[in-house]
Amino acid sequence: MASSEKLFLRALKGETTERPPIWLMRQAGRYLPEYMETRAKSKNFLNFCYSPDLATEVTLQPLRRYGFDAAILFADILTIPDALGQKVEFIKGEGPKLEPIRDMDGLSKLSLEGIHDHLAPVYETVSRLSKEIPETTALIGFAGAPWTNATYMVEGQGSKTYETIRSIAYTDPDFFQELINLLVESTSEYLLKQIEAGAEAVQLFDSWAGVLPEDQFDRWVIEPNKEITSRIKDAYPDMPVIGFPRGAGPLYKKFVIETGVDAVSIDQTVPLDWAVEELQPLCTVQGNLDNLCVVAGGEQMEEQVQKILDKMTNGPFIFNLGHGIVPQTPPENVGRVVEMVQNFDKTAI
Ligand SMILES: Cc1c2[nH]c(c1CCC(=O)O)Cc1[nH]c(c(CCC(=O)O)c1C)Cc1[nH]c(c(CCC(=O)O)c1C)Cc1[nH]c(c(C)c1CCC(=O)O)C2
Repeated sequence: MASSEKLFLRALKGETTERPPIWLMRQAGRYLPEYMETRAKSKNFLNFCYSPDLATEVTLQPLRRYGFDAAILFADILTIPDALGQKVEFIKGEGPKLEPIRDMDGLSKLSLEGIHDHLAPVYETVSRLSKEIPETTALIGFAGAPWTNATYMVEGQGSKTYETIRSIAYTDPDFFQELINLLVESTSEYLLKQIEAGAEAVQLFDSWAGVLPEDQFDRWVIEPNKEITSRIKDAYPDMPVIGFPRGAGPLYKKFVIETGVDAVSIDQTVPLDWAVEELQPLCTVQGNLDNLCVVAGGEQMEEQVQKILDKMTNGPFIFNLGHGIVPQTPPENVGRVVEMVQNFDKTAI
């Protein structure tokens, strides 16, 4: 079957499909016992990401269990700071810890040289997956968008308020622009290599886009996403790019218009009627079931899934969550969501 016939890719190209394709952010992960078993084989999370055998296996696990319409490469957004030479660690129960970079001196220690040697195991995983996934399943490559990666690089860890990075973006914009430029360069190259290895679409995760006022959003979210999208399109004009400026609110629309992405992933706070009117005429929409509703399950969850299906399927749409699956999610609830979406018949409404 030609890859252009895969349901997920048809939806990304702007087709209103007979039912929406479905995949879920963080579909591989700690809510699955088989993931925990494979994960136990490597102490260090980044080494786990750099082991093509293990990364391929955990990418395939949710496909075997649920038959998702797309697979997402198993890796992490922080492979980029790691490849650039920043010290990155994942501490159990605490999340990522990095040696913060807050000035030109810190930035001078990072380098693009050798990033592809460092990231070669990720490209190897993509290449194996492109041979191993089912014929009807599409393969998604991904990277963190520059602003979101910069939040970890500057703060040194996850944050609730992002006060350090937001201050530095005002007090030392020259340094901050240099850091973003380095991330635009490395992220574009990283995604181009994933595409060369067999990725059929790419998603840029800008998980912390929602903390910025409009002018800063333009400069640190829209501009970098736009530049990366255009570099991908220069090399591969038909390659679909999915943007995810999580929490962008009304700025989602400007993001879509200015970056030129083919699809936008919306978080759970975006009203469906607004997405239908303002976003779907511009591009494919992906989202936006509340991840915590899948933890709860039952009737409430089914009502939400049905509502999304009823409202969003008159235009190009990909079913997903508003943010990644959390570890406490019962796997059977995910199964129910997939079943409802895959059995949905638009003509039966
Ligand atoms: C911000 C961000 C990160 N990583 C990612 C983002 C953007 C999306 C989002 O906002 O959730 C993206 C990501 N991380 C992971 C994937 C793999 C593919 C998939 O979605 O299945 C993807 C696409 C695996 C992972 N990345 C991580 C895990 C858990 C690590 C483990 O197994 O111990 C997985 C499966 C670790 C990680 N990685 C990151 C954090 C903050 C953490 C710790 C918190 C946590 O543990 O959930 C950074």
